[in-house]
Amino acid sequence: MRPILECQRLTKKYGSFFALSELTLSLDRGQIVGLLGPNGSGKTTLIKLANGLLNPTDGHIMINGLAPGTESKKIVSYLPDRSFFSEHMKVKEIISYYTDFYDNFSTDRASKMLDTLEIDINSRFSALSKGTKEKVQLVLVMSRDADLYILDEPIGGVDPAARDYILQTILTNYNENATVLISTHLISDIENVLDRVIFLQNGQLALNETVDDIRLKYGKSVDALFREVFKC
Ligand SMILES: Nc1ncnc2c1ncn2[C@@H]1O[C@H](COP(=O)(O)OP(=O)(O)OP(=O)(O)O)[C@@H](O)[C@H]1O
Repeated sequence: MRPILECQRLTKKYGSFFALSELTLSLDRGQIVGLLGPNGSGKTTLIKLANGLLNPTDGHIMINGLAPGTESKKIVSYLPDRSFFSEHMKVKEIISYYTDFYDNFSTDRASKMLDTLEIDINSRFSALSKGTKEKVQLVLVMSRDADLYILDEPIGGVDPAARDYILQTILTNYNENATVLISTHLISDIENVLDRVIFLQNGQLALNETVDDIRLKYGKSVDALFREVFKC
């Protein structure tokens, strides 16, 4: 089976600055991958390239063998790093919008998760707290039956008690052939659900290993290894 995401010498420049530099990477199906790196290392740039929001300066990025575009958007469910709903909409209106827009959206799954999180679907999005807005967005993104979920900082504003539920939600709501790519700084919260981690540093690949191999090879948690590699 071809990789769900592939980058070949992927380069993105902003002016003369290299945000990504000749990144070569391939993600197989059926795993949860942590995209980790210090501030400014290129994580969001990579995610935006994967979603066709930016174009490469050089090199290639492919989703299921195709350049990001209309076809890839059908199989990629993307949680951006900032809120993307119109603030005046009610949660239930956003759900119907998703139901109409995406063939692979499960209204039932979204409603059940929102119910468990005790989020009132009659609330206006603007009236929700930052953390609750994040929960709503994540629920909607995870309620699509996608091949690739790309989550940019999904739990930053969510309280620690809800994080575990959110992580369980991620784990239990994707099918085993799908891949989840999660960018986060909350490594210790998330590392137990990760199969693999990618470290980016100055727009380049610093590490690409399974979590099991990291623990075996370095005798450390991912969080401890990250702190060692990126010590200021
Ligand atoms: N539109 C832009 N114009 C110029 N430089 C940019 C632009 N967007 C990002 N950059 C720069 O590219 C580099 C990579 O940014 P990016 O947002 O991809 O990093 P990141 O790893 O997601 O960071 P963080 O962890 O802080 O979210 C940074 O140095 C950033 O300042």
